[in-house]
Amino acid sequence: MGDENTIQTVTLSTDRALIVTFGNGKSIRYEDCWLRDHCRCSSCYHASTFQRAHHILVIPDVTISSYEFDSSQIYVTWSDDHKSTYRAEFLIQFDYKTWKESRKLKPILWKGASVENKVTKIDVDDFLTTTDGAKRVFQSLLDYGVALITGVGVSTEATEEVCKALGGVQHTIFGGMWEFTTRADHADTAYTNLPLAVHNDNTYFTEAAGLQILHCLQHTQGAGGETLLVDGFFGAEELKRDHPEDFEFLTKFNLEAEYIEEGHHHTYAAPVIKLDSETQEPVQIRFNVYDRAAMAFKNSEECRSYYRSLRNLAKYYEDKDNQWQFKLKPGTVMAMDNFRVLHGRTGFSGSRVLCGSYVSRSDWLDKARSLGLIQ
Ligand SMILES: C[N+](C)(C)CCCC[C@H](N)C(=O)O
Ligand SMILES: O=C(O)CCC(=O)C(=O)O
Ligand SMILES: [Fe+2]
Repeated sequence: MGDENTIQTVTLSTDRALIVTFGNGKSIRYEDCWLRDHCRCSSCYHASTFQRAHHILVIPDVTISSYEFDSSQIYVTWSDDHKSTYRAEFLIQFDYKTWKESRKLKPILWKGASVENKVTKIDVDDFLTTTDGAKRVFQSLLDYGVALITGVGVSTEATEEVCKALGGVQHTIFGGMWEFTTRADHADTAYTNLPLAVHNDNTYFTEAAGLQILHCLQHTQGAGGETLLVDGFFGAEELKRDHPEDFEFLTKFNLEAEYIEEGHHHTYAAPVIKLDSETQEPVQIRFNVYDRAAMAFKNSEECRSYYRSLRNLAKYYEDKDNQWQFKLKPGTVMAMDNFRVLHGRTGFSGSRVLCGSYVSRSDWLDKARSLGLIQ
């Protein structure tokens, strides 16, 4: 195999495209409109801001007058006399299959407590001060949707440092950094000692939180309050295999969720399982049995499908074999992907105080991308 970053041959097709063969034997076609739009000369592209310089209506619909190439670049002269240079390393990235594949996230599905030995568990100093530590945390979030950071100071301030490093504190009606216990600071059962079956948060927001970060600051004079986690994508895959019609329903039906308290009323309707429109892979799970709004249905079939499919999916999520159950201890901060992993807790007695925050998905993926873990 030759070097993919060298150009072997270039031909101009009769229908306005350059066909480029690279050193590795791959032939890729570039339309002239694409080439002109991707001209990286200083008048077409602001290299310092990484932005295009021209409005799409200003980019002329011109043809290639002539071209030359050497092993590393192609030089094009356009019919309006503009000149463009394209580097082999730049062009090769736009082989459609490779490009598409590079944009895909590749979650590693898991089931039950076995994931405990796989998720990153790392000391807070390693996470905050080393690139390798940061990479390990974000890789774990990408792979399994969970990461644990240990040795954190048992305070909201120390937790905030971790939340910032995970992408930044996202403000919602619950606050930025929140602390919660059994005091009813919000009209929500999280603020009680009741058990909470596994769920995703913020099903009622147009943009659900990307990460949820939890730190148990205290649990004294009582029992219970164990954390439950389950891989939402795994459950969706199981449903697809065993009940394809239910899977299909939950990927199409817009389930309405709501959050109501004095001065607030959020609702949002969307599928429980959101699929990537091209790959048909799950990209977001929106499962919360408690925050479902009362709804009207088109007909009896839709109504019955709703109950049947939600119950079938819930069976996977409630199956103890699929859940990872553990006790969060003061000093350990848990971060989880709220688009994927469902969380819950067992009921408890005693005095239990947690703090944490949300982080928007855009912000944590930004960190992961800046570390070179995703494209
Ligand atoms: C996390 N924090 C304690 C702030 C609030 C929890 C909100 C819980 C809500 N039922 C939901 O599932 O979205
Ligand atoms: O109390 C817990 O461990 C989690 C509660 C919960 O679901 C939440 O805060 O979103
Ligand atoms: Fe929650």
